[in-house]
Amino acid sequence: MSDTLTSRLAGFHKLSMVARHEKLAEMLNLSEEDLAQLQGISALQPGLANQMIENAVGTFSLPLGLGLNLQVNGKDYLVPMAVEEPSVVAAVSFASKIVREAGGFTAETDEPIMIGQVQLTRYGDPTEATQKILAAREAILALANSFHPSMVKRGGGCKDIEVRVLPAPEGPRGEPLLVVHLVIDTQDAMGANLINTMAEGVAPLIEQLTGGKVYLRILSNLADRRLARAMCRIPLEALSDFDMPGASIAEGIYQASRFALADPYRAATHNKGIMNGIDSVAIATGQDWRAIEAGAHAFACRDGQYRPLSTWHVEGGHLVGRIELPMALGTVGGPIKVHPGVQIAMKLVNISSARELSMVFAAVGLAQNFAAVRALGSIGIQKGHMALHARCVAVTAGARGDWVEKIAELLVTAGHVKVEKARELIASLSEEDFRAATGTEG
Ligand SMILES: CC(C)(COP(=O)([O-])OP(=O)([O-])OC[C@H]1O[C@@H](n2cnc3c(N)ncnc32)[C@H](O)[C@@H]1OP(=O)([O-])[O-])[C@@H](O)C(=O)NCCC(=O)NCCSC(=O)C[C@@](C)(O)CC(=O)[O-]
Ligand SMILES: NC(=O)C1=CN([C@@H]2O[C@H](COP(=O)(O)OP(=O)(O)OC[C@H]3O[C@@H](n4cnc5c(N)ncnc54)[C@H](O)[C@@H]3O)[C@@H](O)[C@H]2O)C=CC1
Repeated sequence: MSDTLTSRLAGFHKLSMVARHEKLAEMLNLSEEDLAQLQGISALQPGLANQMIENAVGTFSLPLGLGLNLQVNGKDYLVPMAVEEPSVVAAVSFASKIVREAGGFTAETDEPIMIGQVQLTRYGDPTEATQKILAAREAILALANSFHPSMVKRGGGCKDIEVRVLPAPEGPRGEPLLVVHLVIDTQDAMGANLINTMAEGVAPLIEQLTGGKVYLRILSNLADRRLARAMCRIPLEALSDFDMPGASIAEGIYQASRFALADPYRAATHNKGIMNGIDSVAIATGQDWRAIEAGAHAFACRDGQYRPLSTWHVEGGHLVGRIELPMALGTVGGPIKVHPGVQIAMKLVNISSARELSMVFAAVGLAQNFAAVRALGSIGIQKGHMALHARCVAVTAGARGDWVEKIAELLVTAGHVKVEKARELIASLSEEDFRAATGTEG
């Protein structure tokens, strides 16, 4: 996708999947192979799966949807989202449509700095041990970087060391914890493997310098030097809906923000909504979403209470939303150049660096959150969500083909999106209709 193409594809969701493919092929100049990948024809093959993980017995698919309308720092993005939950893709597209009309998201991100931890024990006096380690800073940096010379050539690598002395936790042994942090620039890689190699590589030198014993040598998933931030400002009048003025909708969103700030029970759900969007694009683009989740939730607790990752308030006639969270992403490494589905997802999102991808992720998280709190603070989540969930309910009840949409519509009209109701509707069809609905021979 060229940088000037639009992600504003009005009515895309009303097209058939074939028509969506045609639209994408035309817009993005997709090859036959790309289209085959989207259609699942050349999806991850068992042979490759067997090379990716252990004890492979097959592959597992998820729907891939496209989040639309997203504009970040003036550039449009199509957002590939692998997710099983209805309404997530619609919600991101919906929110992004409102935000783009208000000028789009602005976003920024830190340098790709990660931390490798080396745990030192039996070091004697903590101050003396700290001094010995810091005095050997250059030797430790040189040793760490010797394990990844290509990272140094790219401008990355181990940049600094820090020593932390932490109070001993409860227990029989009283020694304070001494942890050496390697501060590593991982460039376009998420970085776990290269950080772990460096951490393991410098451990013998740290033992030699201090006479101590090293135990753990591993990256930290609390990637708080690698934060991504996104922001949006929406004029209040652009929010009016459900026969409510924009100021009332904004008030509901502000109340949602206050609730999440004050109460961890609410903050957990607020952040789950944010991760609906972020995890979906993380899975599609081959990221380690467990690492992203771990980092996000640890960051949410940074002042000792679990807090929301985004906040909303009204300022000068606008609703202002902000999100900030750790974003350890890669455009190389892990499964990124291996999984064929990731290749097509990367083509769709069209970013040129891990940092650019981080800003898209942050904006997707904020968009997802906006759609949820807008509904929650006004008419409630069920109307929009259950209308889209109705198709799953219809399938669960046995409907197939064209009848899925028809049964779903009847469920929404009845205001009763339940499997029993769907079964009742199917049972009320004629036998011929039922065979058509279920694809059975009768
Ligand atoms: C569902 C909507 C978007 C409908 O909202 P609507 O008012 O029917 O949407 P619209 O008809 O005004 O359409 C506006 C745009 O939204 C998109 N859109 C609209 N409909 C579709 C669709 N069917 N498929 C794909 N895209 C759709 C599409 O881009 C469309 O533009 P257009 O193409 O028409 O120019 C709205 O009700 C909504 O955002 N609801 C919130 C849904 C939500 O947040 N779901 C997340 C799952 S719930 C959860 O797990 C998290 C939670 C809630 O617990 C988090 C928390 O508590 O904070
Ligand atoms: N706690 C955690 O989060 C852990 C995660 N992992 C896994 O580690 C994997 C990620 O490790 P990585 O080190 O990122 O992958 P990786 O081991 O594939 O290394 C990335 C490689 O890409 C090369 N490279 C090429 N171009 C680059 C560029 N522009 N910028 C940076 N590197 C470039 C680097 O030299 C490096 O060899 C993920 O699969 C993750 O699941 C592994 C252990 C623990």
